Amino acid sequence: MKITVVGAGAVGATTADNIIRRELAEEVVLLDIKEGVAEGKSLDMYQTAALLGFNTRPIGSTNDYEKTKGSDVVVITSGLPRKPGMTREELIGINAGIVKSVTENILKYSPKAIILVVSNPMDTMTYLALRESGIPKKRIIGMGGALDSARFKTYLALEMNVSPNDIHGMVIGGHGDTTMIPLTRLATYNGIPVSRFIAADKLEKVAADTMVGGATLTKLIGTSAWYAPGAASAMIVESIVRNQRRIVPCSVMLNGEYGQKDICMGVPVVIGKGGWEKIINLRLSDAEKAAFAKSADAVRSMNAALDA
Ligand SMILES: NC(=O)c1ccc[n+]([C@@H]2O[C@H](COP(=O)([O-])OP(=O)(O)OC[C@H]3O[C@@H](n4cnc5c(N)ncnc54)[C@H](O)[C@@H]3O)[C@@H](O)[C@H]2O)c1
Ligand SMILES: O=C(O)C[C@H](O)C(=O)O
Repeated sequence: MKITVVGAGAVGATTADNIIRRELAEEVVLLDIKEGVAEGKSLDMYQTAALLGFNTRPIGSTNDYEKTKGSDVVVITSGLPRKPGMTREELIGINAGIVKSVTENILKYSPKAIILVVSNPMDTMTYLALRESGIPKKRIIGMGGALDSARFKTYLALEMNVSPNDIHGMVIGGHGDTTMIPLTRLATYNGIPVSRFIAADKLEKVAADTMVGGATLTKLIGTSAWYAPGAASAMIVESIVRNQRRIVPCSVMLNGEYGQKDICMGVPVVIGKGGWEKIINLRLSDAEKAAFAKSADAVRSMNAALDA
């Protein structure tokens, strides 16, 4: 098994680090355009092997795609992160060009790879990667809902003063400050609806905090987050390479599911060795359906900006 992570910045390096520590592949290639950075970070990571006991070999590359040849899974994190006060959508101009060229280069050397898109605005970048590559849709997955759901569970756990590991919940829709949909109605504390433990106004605040989870961190840090994004990306990679068939909300191409077509958006999917294997069709309430349709309108207008 060989995995490539494109972009050796905050998210790419953290993703690679999580993948390596979990020994998800024999080789992990980290590639960046900045001279020496991927090589340096890979060597730094490899020097933790003698301390942590893993056997995966990280390999750095300054824009040499030959080194990525034969990758089974590729994670694309290359691109600008937002600064405080910006939306993810404002990154489209520069990141679209980066994601397009990276996807082309990757597929030249790894035509069978499953691609996980992380760069923002993620739903549109996933759509772009799929449209430009023309590879089977099940091999292109956008990472957003896994992270948003982790934030949702964390805020629920903090509100309830319980372990996040006992909370189950999902965020679907677009990966945007106003487009994501935390499914409060379906969230549980080990199977018990969280509404039994949290008052309605508090639950609404948890949902609102989840939606601006990325913006909150960007304001605090000065750039966007990487620990949870890296862990979320590695979790999806693990479900692919170990064929765990976990249900994870991911941005995938919809063809009538959830009432939408020709759009990549976050819905629960089964993730296994073929990529996303099937979409789980949740029975949404009327309000949730309306929120999903509104979210789709926003994502669709962002996709239209690709051709503007
Ligand atoms: N989907 C999500 O949930 C999620 C979460 C966090 C961050 N992100 C996004 O991920 C992206 C990366 O964030 P970051 O914090 O790691 O940024 P960063 O600036 O730390 O790293 C980005 C890296 O990409 C590299 N890069 C730029 N163009 C490249 C190219 N053509 N080929 C190879 N490498 C190239 C840069 O040199 C840099 O090292 C941003 O777009 C950010 O918004 C998405
Ligand atoms: O918030 C961002 O811009 C980065 C990422 O999408 C996140 O949710 O952390």
